Amino acid sequence: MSSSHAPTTGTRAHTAHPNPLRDRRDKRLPRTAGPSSLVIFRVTGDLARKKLVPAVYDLANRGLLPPGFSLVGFARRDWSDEQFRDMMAEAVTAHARTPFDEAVWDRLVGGLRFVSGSFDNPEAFRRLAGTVHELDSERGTGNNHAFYLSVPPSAFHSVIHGLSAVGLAEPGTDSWRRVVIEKPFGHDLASARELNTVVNAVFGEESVFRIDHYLGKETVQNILALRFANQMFEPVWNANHVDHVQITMAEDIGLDGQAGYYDGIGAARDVIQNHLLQLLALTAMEEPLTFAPHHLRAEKAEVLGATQAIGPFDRTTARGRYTGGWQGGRRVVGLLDEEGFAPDSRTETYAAVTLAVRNRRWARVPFYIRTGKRLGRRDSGRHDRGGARPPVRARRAVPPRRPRRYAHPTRPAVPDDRVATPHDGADADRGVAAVGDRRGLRGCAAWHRRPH
Ligand SMILES: NC(=O)C1=CN([C@@H]2O[C@H](COP(=O)(O)OP(=O)(O)OC[C@H]3O[C@@H](n4cnc5c(N)ncnc54)[C@H](OP(=O)(O)O)[C@@H]3O)[C@@H](O)[C@H]2O)C=CC1
Ligand SMILES: O=C1O[C@H](COP(=O)(O)O)[C@@H](O)[C@H](O)[C@H]1O
Repeated sequence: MSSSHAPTTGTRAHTAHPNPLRDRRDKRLPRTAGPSSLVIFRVTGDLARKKLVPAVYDLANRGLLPPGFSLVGFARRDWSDEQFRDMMAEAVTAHARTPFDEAVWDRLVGGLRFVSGSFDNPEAFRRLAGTVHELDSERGTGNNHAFYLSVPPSAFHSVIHGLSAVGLAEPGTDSWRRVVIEKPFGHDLASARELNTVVNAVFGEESVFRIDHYLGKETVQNILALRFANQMFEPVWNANHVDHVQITMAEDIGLDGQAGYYDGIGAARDVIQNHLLQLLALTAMEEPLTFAPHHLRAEKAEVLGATQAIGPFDRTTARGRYTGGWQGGRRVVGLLDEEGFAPDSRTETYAAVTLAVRNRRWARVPFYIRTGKRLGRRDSGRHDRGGARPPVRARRAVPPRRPRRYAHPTRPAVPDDRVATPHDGADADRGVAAVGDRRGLRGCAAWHRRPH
């Protein structure tokens, strides 16, 4: 073959004929993560057991993790790797979304490690560093490690400091270190800024992932599609046609072992200031220039900047907590009797606020935001109610006789779980829209998305 017919290689070929399969923006093909490990702090907690560990298994089951992937659990109890494996097995059996596969499980088990210690113990972090380096040589994790801080904000500082002190925050030249931080990110603006300073002193901003798992839910992502890829709603998505908006996150579960984190935090800080305000932002914001993160963020910041709490607060807000009783044929205890809860705790498990978005689109439209645990049923949704001004209901924007409308998840995390979520007029009249966690959408949160 003469040189003029030789296949083009290297940079020139790359720029002249870019390979579409290598385009990071193309989400159609599953992309397996590169060699890496994940370290979960407070791995014995509610979040890790119910969501993180099962999500790791689901990713492995879908072939999205590299062969040598390793998972390190860090917590105070004095467990062996085997005890950690048993806890993993229990969590996976109870909460994974994909069927159990012996071969996948065996592969995963080979990379499970447990490190025991408290967050303020330098020796525990030295052992963690030792374990992580061993994984690099035994499992080929390539010096790429992600640290998941499934811990309350009061513990961020100790964990970040512990990682930095043993050199775990420093990547090599061709490797990375990442940190995933759970909410609530502080308890007010000043403490959030302080946390940012603490985190960014150790990890560069591009290595920090502040997670809000509601944003990963298909139904939440579909709000964008519903609003901006759809000519049907835009003309009526404003104060002329919408009387009020209700955003409700109702849970039927109680604290369920979450007391250690929840006491002193409460419903408003647990979910209103993050999940539900994100839903408000997606519902009320203007169309972003593109769906690039910085454009989305700019529009969200704009609308949240125009959002204010409406008083008088004794009439527009509510707080409460559940007491003992019966639920679904089962006797359940009240909050103050939950294990680990201080008997004189003033923490709320129900919170409701009324907000206003001070711009022309939403002038005089109240946004009612509420959440609670141990409520009658589990439901999450947004209900935009058309009404008085002028007397045309938003739902009349579609043909009369209340046809059923369906929002199809754009790309369910698990294809078999493709379901339609009916936006049923009857449901809406009861004040809770059916856009929430129907079977198959539950748990399709950020944790189940493929790693990059
Ligand atoms: N639970 C959920 O559904 C969700 C939780 N989150 C976030 O995840 C984070 C963790 O929440 P969650 O898992 O619910 O918390 P939990 O209250 O369930 O954590 C309990 C675990 O923390 C450890 N622990 C308890 N007290 C202390 C202490 N003083 N110091 C160190 N460790 C302690 C114990 O483990 P051991 O004794 O073994 O060390 C225990 O198993 C929070 O930031 C929360 O906002 C986010 C989304 C959903
Ligand atoms: O962030 C949180 O969310 C869970 C509910 O999440 P979901 O995906 O199951 O709807 C809530 O129970 C927990 O208190 C809170 O921290």
